[in-house]
Amino acid sequence: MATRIAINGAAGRMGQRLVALGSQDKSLDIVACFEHAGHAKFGQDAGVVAGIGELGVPLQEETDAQYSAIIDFSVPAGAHAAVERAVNAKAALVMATTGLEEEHQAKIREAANVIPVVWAPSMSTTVNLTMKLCEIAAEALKDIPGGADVEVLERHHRFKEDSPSGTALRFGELIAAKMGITEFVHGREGRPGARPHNEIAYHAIRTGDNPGEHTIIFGLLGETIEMTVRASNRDCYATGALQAAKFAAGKPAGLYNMNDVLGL
Ligand SMILES: NC(=O)c1ccc[n+]([C@@H]2O[C@H](COP(=O)([O-])OP(=O)(O)OC[C@H]3O[C@@H](n4cnc5c(N)ncnc54)[C@H](O)[C@@H]3O)[C@@H](O)[C@H]2O)c1
Ligand SMILES: O=C(O)C1=N[C@H](C(=O)O)CCC1
Repeated sequence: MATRIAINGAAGRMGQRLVALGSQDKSLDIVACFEHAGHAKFGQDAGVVAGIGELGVPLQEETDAQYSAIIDFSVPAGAHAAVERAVNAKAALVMATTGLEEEHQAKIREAANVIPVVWAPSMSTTVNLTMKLCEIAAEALKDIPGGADVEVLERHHRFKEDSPSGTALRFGELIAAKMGITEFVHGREGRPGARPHNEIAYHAIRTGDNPGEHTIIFGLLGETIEMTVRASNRDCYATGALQAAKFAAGKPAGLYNMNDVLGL
């Protein structure tokens, strides 16, 4: 039987790709498409808004439809609403929104006591694989003579509201945990002095319509290793999130990540 899903932020850049790809997947049934009532296309058919023709599901704030998973790609207030919707519906939650404040993050952790939650800053297979590769590099380089300097560069479209990306922050956290790094900086200016090793620096670039690109640099004295992972469109995130919804629907309550979904 098809997994019945709801999409939160359904008229957004990601929401539209979820509607388009989810509607093609025979193992899924999109039964609700939530949007902010102030959105210019609120009330219109979600399929028409996504450019795939009539889906029979309007952009709405409330539904009587039963669903077993809700996928959220929205904004912090929308993510908060998605947590409440998931808990009230006893449905699984796939949380993809980034740039959440600590209070929103605490709500997600609390929800995971009662429903299954997949929470990841990137639903992309190659990004999550690159995180694994960076952990291997960090472990191997943590005690290298002369030290290894870690910098995380990310590029995204001009419309992105949070910075640095949630993915960049996760790369930093994972590497820091392996290397015992405790300091984080965002760009540099003026005369900060020689670079300490106990630091990871983030650099956020915003241009055009870039759907997402991360480069992680491990700079040694005499040699450098860089890992780059790059999306050419948003479908890698949407397919990962749809896979996560299928994975999580009906699972025991708890906090899961994309490694669980992808078996990495
Ligand atoms: N985890 C991942 O793989 C991944 C990938 C891409 C984007 N993202 C994140 O997803 C989020 C959305 O990205 P986007 O590019 O689609 O943004 P977007 O601005 O195009 O879409 C967000 C949508 O949420 C809607 N919204 C606002 N308030 C809402 C509410 N209360 N309830 C329901 N919907 C509401 C907006 O009207 C908009 O349509 C961002 O935080 C982004 O960083 C995560
Ligand atoms: O387009 C965005 O916004 C993206 N946000 C995520 C992040 O902040 O890590 C993932 C990539 C796309």
